Amino acid sequence: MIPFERNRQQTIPSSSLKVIGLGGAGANMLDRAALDGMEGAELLALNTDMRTLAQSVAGEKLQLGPNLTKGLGAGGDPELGKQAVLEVEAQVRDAVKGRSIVFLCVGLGGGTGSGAAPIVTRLAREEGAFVVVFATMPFGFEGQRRRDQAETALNELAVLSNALVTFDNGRMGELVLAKQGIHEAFSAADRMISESIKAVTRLVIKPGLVNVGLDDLMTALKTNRSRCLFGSGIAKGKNRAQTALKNALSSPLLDRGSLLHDAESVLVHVSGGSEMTLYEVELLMQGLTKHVPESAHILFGAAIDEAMGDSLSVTVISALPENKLTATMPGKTEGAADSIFEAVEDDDDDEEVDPGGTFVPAVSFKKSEPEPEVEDELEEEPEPEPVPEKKEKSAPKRTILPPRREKPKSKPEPEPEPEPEPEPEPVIEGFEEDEWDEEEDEEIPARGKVESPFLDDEDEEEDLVEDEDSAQEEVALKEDDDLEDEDANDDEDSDDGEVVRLTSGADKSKSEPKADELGELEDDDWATVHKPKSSRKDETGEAKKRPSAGQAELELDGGPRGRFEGESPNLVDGEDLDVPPYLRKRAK
Ligand SMILES: Nc1nc2c(ncn2[C@@H]2O[C@H](COP(=O)(O)OP(=O)(O)OP(=O)(O)O)[C@@H](O)[C@H]2O)c(=O)[nH]1
Repeated sequence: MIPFERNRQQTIPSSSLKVIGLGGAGANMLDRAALDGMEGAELLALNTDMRTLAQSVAGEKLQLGPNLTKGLGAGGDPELGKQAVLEVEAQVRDAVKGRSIVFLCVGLGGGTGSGAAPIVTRLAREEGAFVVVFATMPFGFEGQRRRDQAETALNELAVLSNALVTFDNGRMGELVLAKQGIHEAFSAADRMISESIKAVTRLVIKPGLVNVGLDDLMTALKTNRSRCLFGSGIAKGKNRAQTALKNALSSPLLDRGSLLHDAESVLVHVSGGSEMTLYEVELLMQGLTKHVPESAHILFGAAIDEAMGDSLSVTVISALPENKLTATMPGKTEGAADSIFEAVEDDDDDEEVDPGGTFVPAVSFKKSEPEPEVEDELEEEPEPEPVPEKKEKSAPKRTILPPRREKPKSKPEPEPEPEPEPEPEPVIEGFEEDEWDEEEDEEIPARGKVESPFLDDEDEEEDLVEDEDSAQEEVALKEDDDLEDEDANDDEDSDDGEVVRLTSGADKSKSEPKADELGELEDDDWATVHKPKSSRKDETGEAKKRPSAGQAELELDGGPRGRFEGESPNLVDGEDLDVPPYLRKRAK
């Protein structure tokens, strides 16, 4: 049995906790914590940038440097950030007055956060609060200037704060979201920070069987210029205690437990429903002690939380001086998290609820050293990532298919054309026959070039053009049919079956009569034939006789207007078009 110190300290009422988001990054972290259900704590956003401030979900907002920056940010200048907070020093003091604990979330490297964080920390401390700072360090690509500004602020915070929890954005992006964008990296960082804030809040606020006090927290986190080691895991099932610890140690911030080998003090908090047993806690602690030196000071807390149901969570917090972080021995890490369960048979009933605490330490691993197995652990996480596959799968749905070439059944075929070669249906990989109908609903350009992956060769494209032409021809035929219907009533000659179809114009090679077929028809004759339907009627509304193939044998005997003699003249620009052109020309 491992002897644990029983700490009789009272926990802090939630009303005395204030979480502050400072600057742009701080506001995002705060929003994340609020959206994740940060219970019981007051949320305060501090920023020079009014636009960002207005968007924050925090219940309380305070503009820094209203006269100095006039609602704009500090432009990356920490001195401006510092002066901006001093301008509203009294309000900041008021906001933190009477709070036992203040969590300050800030992204270091910019102007507002780097300049104002040390001042806010000092003011909160002077007002009697215990201040835990959650700070991010900038990405490498943000440049040396930002890195230097962040380092300067970090050094000040290490002295001024009660506890400092540092996250390295660069490391986080590298390990967690190497393939994703900066926004995703930031939001992942915010999620992690939000998780750690919640875990620490759980530690110090929830009343427990064995309480953890602020001084425990400070002991666990405070060393001169140190980085936080943090891991949190939750599990359900038969071996939930071991699984929860395994999840917590899988946190990159703990480097699979290896970073605990040099820890001087470690804070462990276990939380579960009323079913949590002492045996489970003991097993868990036995596992943990394999990773900490015998001389380490273990601070233990446990709480029954009915809201946990049948889940059990464990939070491990420690701190390591920076000089020890770089000297980490990866050899020690291999299988470290797994080894603690050697004696415990894994059970399929175990359900990993939420690995939690996937925090990335500000640890500079030596390049020559193999990466610790953090990535393996991450691979085990049930993050469904194969997004591209999904896209590929759905791609055929977006394919525009050529329209079906069905001719309207009700329309008679205009002219018997030679039977076209039966065209094979396009074969589409991964596309079922019955999907055609669905696809037909998609918008398909009726005219113009059809960009279809299935029209690779010229023949097929020609086919399509032909289809278009035949569609146009059909329209023309319909017009002619209509005209014929009209003509049928008042023109006995209309059924002579010799009407030359000239209105299509779409496929002249097929439907235009050749010159020798038309005999002496000249331009003006074409004009007559092409006249719109409406103009084919004279003023009395009588339909004009339509030219027929017989025009090639037009009888001119009996008068200058031939067979049109005695009919109403068909006048265009003063010329009677029913008079043969050569006669009209002669008359001129
Ligand atoms: N985790 C996290 N880090 C961020 C985010 N946005 C920015 N950062 C980091 O935080 C640093 C400071 O950025 P901001 O907080 O926007 O800057 P600021 O403190 O408001 O300062 P000014 O913009 O100069 O007024 C950046 O250099 C980034 O490394 C974010 O949304 N999440």
